[in-house]
Amino acid sequence: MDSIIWENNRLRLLDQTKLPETIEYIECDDYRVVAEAIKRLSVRGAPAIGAAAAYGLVVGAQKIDSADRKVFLERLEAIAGELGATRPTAVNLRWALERMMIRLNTADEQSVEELYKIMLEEAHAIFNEDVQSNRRMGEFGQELLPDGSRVLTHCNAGALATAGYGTALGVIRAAKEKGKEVSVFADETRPLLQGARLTSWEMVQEGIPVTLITDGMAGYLMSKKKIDCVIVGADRITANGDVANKIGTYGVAVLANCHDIPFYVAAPLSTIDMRLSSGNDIPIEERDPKEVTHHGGQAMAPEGVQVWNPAFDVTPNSLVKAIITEMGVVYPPYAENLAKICNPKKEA
Ligand SMILES: CSC[C@H]1O[C@H](OP(=O)(O)O)[C@H](O)[C@@H]1O
Repeated sequence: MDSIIWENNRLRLLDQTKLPETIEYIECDDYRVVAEAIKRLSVRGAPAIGAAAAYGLVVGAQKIDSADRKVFLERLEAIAGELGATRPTAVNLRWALERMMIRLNTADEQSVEELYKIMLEEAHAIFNEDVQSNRRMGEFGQELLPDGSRVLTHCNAGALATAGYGTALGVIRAAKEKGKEVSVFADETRPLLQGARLTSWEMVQEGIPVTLITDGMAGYLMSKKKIDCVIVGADRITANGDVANKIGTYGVAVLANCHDIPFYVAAPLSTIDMRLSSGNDIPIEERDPKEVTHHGGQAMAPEGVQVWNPAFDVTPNSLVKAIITEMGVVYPPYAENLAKICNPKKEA
């Protein structure tokens, strides 16, 4: 099931808020529809929102009524700003939009028609490179999974969170493709239940054994020696290897380390932010309190209760055994080893 479809010069986004019950695509005939889809998590997952925003910029370009290069680029900068402001934590959003605008601003082509073609090519490249990265990441990551591995995941870092194949779930898929028996334990992941609704759905669709647990069960499961490793995705990894990911990830990392269970992070280079030296600097999105107090429109807490609803938390690098990327598995010291893969020329 594709989260993002570009066909007939139009963008369609799978509305993930309706999964698993309903498969419905949003027709994005305006970049504002894309912005709203990112905000409301109709499209979600760091790489997926980056790719969606890149195509959203192309959709925005379709409605710019000017043949003047300068005006065209100025309007696109404004649209990129609106798309980039939709969610603050996943660095892929900034990365994708910056890549699109740099490609345009450095293009020799002058006509708006030629610039539009370049934009679409770049958006396709971002999309296709993400799928290829996830497959390479899967190849490297599956080497960490012996046959019979029982893997705990948190949130959804699958095909739905990317342009395809997935990051953490891509490692699971790659292990299965190698003929390994791998089973998944999926944290439901309150409050929006990406694990229950999306990870479980992806695994059931592909016949990969998956057991759904509530977030509070992870520690007990580990104490029963039912988990061999944890693999999660990421929304932003800083230069020192600190990891921002869905709220609850930090707790899982602490529990894994307490039980001497390897805690792995799978993420493409587009999720690594070398501009930030540590996780303390990562902007953490806070979302609508109703996501915590209500479910399916039904109140689960009294009117007037105080709510804190950060969408992400930060796992310190000391709890991360390795970071699985499309360039290989990266081990500590992360500051040194992430720099080697992110700035290879500088390191040479
Ligand atoms: C492969 S990135 C997936 C990453 O994004 C999710 O956040 P959200 O559902 O709010 O977009 C979560 O942190 C996943 O690990």
